[in-house]
Amino acid sequence: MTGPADSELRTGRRVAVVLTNLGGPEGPEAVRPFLFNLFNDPAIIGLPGLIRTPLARYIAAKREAEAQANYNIMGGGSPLLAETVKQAEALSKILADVLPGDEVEVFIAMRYWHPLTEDTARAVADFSPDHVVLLPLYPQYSTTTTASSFRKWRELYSGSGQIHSVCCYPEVDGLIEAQARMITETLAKAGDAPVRVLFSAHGIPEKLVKAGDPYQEQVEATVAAVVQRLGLTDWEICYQSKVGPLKWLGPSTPDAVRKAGADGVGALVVPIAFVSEHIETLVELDHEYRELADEVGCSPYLRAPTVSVEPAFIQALGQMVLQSLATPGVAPQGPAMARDNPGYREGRTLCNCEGQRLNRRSRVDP
Ligand SMILES: C=CC1=C(C)c2cc3[nH]c(cc4nc(cc5[nH]c(cc1n2)c(C)c5CCC(=O)O)C(CCC(=O)O)=C4C)c(C)c3C=C
Ligand SMILES: [Fe+2]
Ligand SMILES: [Fe+2]
Repeated sequence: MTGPADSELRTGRRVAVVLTNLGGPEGPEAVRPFLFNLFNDPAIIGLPGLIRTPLARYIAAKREAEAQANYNIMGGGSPLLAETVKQAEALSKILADVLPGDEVEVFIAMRYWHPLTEDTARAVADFSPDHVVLLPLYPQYSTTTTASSFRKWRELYSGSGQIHSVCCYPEVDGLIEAQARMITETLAKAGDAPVRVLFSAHGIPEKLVKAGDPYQEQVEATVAAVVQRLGLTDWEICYQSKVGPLKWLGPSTPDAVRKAGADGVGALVVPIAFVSEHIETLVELDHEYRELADEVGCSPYLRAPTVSVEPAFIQALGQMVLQSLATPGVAPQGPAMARDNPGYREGRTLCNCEGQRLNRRSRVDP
């Protein structure tokens, strides 16, 4: 990766890089409180707290047994933290090389389970940083993920340092290269059989997109870049993991698998909005949809691994940290930091990158 320009090589800075992610329960007893935290987030259920909190308690209790059964397939808990730690370690190594004069530490802040944002905010404050870089492990920006994590950080962090944030990176080269590699390696297993590439993203309710959430547009941008790089001809975007009664983005991944079966082709499912393995890949894609594929005669059924610690992807993360540090940050709890995404509030398809249109190549927030 490209190192910093001489002018950027300021030494002696204390830099905290905060990887934000969703979090997952480490064991069966953590499933219900994890689900409660998730459904009690106003970014997930947009109702006033007086209604949302009891509703979240009810939904968490109702989903508990089914969710525990799914987590049991992975040994009882989520591998998401362990996966994120691996990514943090890989990023640390790269940053030590490219910022040799600075003291850089990579932290993890999970939105719904440990290490929770409040604990990480304290640990980062104890580190007394000059700069904090918020780096979501979500390539595509959504009000339900990145905006929610940023908002929580803003509420809870009261330590030192300028705050920089990377809002999204749907088309960043290292991500596309890593995704393309995962697909190529998996496609090789299909031999001569015709296979449709199904780009499967976690869904969100359609009404959020109508209100300006740029997630769908950014998922499409990632897919377009991968399709172009590989010259794919038979492919489709679909959305998985629907929860609740609202209409979500479609087509659903199960419907796309059924269609592939009906069309007499196999499927290579690519988790396009996840960068590490967890319940939605290891259970939903590898178990539930594989069974469905067997039932509907969609064969072969293959799944590309997530980009995880692929060097191209981790280098892209490192590059975005550098770019982010090279632009002025804002004071903690300053008004400019992802303040509820102005484009979203106004119902326009903008992210909060200085109010610019979304079709820029890489989007790194100041
Ligand atoms: C791109 C990433 C994600 C988006 C967008 C997202 C939106 C979203 N999620 C739910 C509800 C659930 N998500 C659950 C697990 C889960 N979700 C993501 C990522 C995104 N979610 C990840 C990485 C995980 C896995 C965590 C793990 O433990 O490994 C769950 C829990 C599992 C289950 O019970 O099915 C729920 C519930 C909503 C409602 C939503 C948008 C409105
Ligand atoms: Fe989710
Ligand atoms: Fe942005």
